[in-house]
Amino acid sequence: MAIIEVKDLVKDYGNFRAVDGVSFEVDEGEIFGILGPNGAGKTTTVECVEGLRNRDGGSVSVLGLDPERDGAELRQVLGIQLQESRLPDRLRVGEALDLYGSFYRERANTDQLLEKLGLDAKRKTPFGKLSGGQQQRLSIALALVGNPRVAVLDELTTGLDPQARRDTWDLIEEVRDSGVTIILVTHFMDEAERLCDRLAVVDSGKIVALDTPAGLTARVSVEQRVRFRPSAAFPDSLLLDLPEVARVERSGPHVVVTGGENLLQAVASVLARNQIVAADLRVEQVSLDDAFVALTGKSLEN
Ligand SMILES: Nc1ncnc2c1ncn2[C@@H]1O[C@H](COP(=O)(O)OP(=O)(O)OP(=O)(O)O)[C@@H](O)[C@H]1O
Repeated sequence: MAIIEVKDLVKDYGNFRAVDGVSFEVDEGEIFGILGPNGAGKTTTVECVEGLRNRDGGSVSVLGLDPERDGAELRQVLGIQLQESRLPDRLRVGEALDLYGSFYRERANTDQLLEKLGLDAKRKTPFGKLSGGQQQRLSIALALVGNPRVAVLDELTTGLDPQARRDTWDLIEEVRDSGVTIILVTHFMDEAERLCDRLAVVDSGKIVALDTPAGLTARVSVEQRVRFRPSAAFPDSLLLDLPEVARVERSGPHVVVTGGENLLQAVASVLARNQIVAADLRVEQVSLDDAFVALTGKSLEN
């Protein structure tokens, strides 16, 4: 059942339209991702959902509440992790949690929360003395301190090292499993692929695709790629003559062959017939990254 409904959302900054007719629904218990390059309108969209910005058009409903009309009620059930949230440098971790907790009728168990986020030894540490990663984890704790039914996490793992990112992903899955519905704003493909049940790909204020990560990947042509290191030289035409092969590229000692269905069998048999051994043979899958480029014409890495 959808507990968040966004319909034809429009937001202008002066005469610049940052969000241009965005519609989506989020089901209860889902991790819903909003993925897109910088400036796509992701943060503006979720700020309208949170009631932090007034929209210029369309409608938004979160648990039956309108963020503009029912802001006070909504804040009781919504947890928000702000992008680059700053706290006063001298505010201690424990004090920050108590302060934010005081805004809510219901509160999470702060000891458990700090332990899960690896901050239990930092309870007395002032915000200004925390590392970037610890500050980031505190911002997640603050989003969860009110036992929210819906949490909006913006750039969840920016600035975290690889291990801390994986720990954070595990934590978010636990939070989802405890019944919290999550909107995750990200420009990290691996994060979206790992965590999100469904994803809206946003570009220039519009949703260009909305699907599961696997569904998005499957939309991109059924292209396959085979990469290997040949034991002997051979001309490209040997492979290009095969109907299954579309392209042959050389990358150092490696040959990368792109083509359609049954590519691997076709390449392997022609190489075998010519007594060429294919070392380090790998079949590369189309990734969410490829799907994103196909959908938006842009790479998220830029
Ligand atoms: N307060 C503002 N006044 C004017 N323009 C703004 C304002 N906030 C955002 N914008 C512009 O609106 C567009 C969308 O910004 P938004 O922050 O929603 O994008 P985003 O997808 O979240 O990007 P990022 O990943 O960089 O945060 C951008 O072009 C941005 O420059």
